[in-house]
Amino acid sequence: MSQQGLDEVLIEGLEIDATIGVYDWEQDIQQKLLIDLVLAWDCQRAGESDNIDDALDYAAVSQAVEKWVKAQPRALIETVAEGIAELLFKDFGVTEAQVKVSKPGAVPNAANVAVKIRRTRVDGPFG
Ligand SMILES: Nc1nc2c(c(=O)[nH]1)N=C([C@H](O)[C@@H](O)CO)CN2
Repeated sequence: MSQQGLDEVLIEGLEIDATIGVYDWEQDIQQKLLIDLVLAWDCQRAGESDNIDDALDYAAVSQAVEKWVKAQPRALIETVAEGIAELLFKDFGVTEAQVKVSKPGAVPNAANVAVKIRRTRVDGPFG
């Protein structure tokens, strides 16, 4: 995914129960979301130093994503995907992210439904 040919950190199948949906009844229940992330990150420094401070800490990212998703009810899984990308750019210094949000229980006859977005951080005038 990385356009600069850098490495990637992956988080796959992060399961989060959330208030999510466009219908009123969906705002009264919790539904399962599955989050898959592909995050551009140069892993070489961490691979050489063996120091977590040089790594993109997938545990910290997972925790932050779960906290953000659970923080408030939302209608669309698109909103969840965009918000996660923003969080990764703002709080973790990620510059490119692929975010897939699945809602596996949403359509009875479908194994899964999902959106997948790819975003690149656009820095402001002061970086
Ligand atoms: N593109 C989307 N389509 C739909 C969404 C969504 O979040 N994105 N959500 C719904 C309902 O909430 C559905 O999951 C209830 O079964 C319908 N379509």
